[in-house]
Amino acid sequence: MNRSQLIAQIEYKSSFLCVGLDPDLDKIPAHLKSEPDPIFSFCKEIVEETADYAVAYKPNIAFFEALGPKGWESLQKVLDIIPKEIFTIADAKRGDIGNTSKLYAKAFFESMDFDSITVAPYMGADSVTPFLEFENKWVILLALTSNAGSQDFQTIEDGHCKPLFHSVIEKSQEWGSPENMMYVVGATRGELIGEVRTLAPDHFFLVPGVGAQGGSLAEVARYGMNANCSLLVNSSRGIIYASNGKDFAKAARNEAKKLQEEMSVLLEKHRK
Ligand SMILES: O=C(O)c1cc(=O)[nH]c(=O)n1[C@@H]1O[C@H](COP(=O)(O)O)[C@@H](O)[C@H]1O
Repeated sequence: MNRSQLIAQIEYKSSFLCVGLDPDLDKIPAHLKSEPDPIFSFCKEIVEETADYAVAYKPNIAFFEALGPKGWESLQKVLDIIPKEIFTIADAKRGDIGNTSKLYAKAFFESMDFDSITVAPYMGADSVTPFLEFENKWVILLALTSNAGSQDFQTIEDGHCKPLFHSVIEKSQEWGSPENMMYVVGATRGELIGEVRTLAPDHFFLVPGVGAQGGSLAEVARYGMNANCSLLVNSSRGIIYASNGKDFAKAARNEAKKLQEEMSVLLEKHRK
């Protein structure tokens, strides 16, 4: 999917919601556990009930690969039932020496047809650029993450006397453009989101951390939204585990709808 198609979806749905698919066998409703493929059955119902409100789905690969070959099969089946106009993110956090990154890219962009993949910047240009060689596919580079450990490296000053995340954002703009690269910016980072927006005025941000991690959607919009919105705000547990009963998919729908309604108001406010 290209950038203008993604922007058009955001406008059409008045939403910048990404639903995170983090299906944990220990957390899914008991009645699904006797199904032949419980993880797929769970995700299928979640996708069917939330697709009206979502512009992106982000399957977190860990939750699938933890189940071995069967988990990879479930992942492919989930990818197949996501409507084509909805952006897909393989949350795999890959990145390695060039020839290895190239094969990671083939795995997620060719063997599986994801629109994008999360990539770690630590190994530098030759670990990231192989992912950028695929038409209409995206790298989502970890810049300023939502977790407490982000302060161990990302916010300390590097050899250029600025926080490391600044250098990641500045340097990586030599590799990709707003047409094929986004940044991960945690919803829990408050006004630092504004610093990232100054450094990358046109790039999309994938913003995880609302819901279970306590980030504020209004704050994300205040600091991160630009004229095209350029935000994909993810919630995983807050949506998919809204209920662990037979009504789980309807409960997920309600949570997605609530977020979309809030997003619609924020988009409208930003237009004025
Ligand atoms: O790359 C990510 O998606 C990611 C980056 C980050 O900084 N923080 C973060 O929580 N994530 C992912 O976003 C999702 C957040 O899940 P919830 O906290 O349940 O909404 C998980 O799949 C995380 O792996």
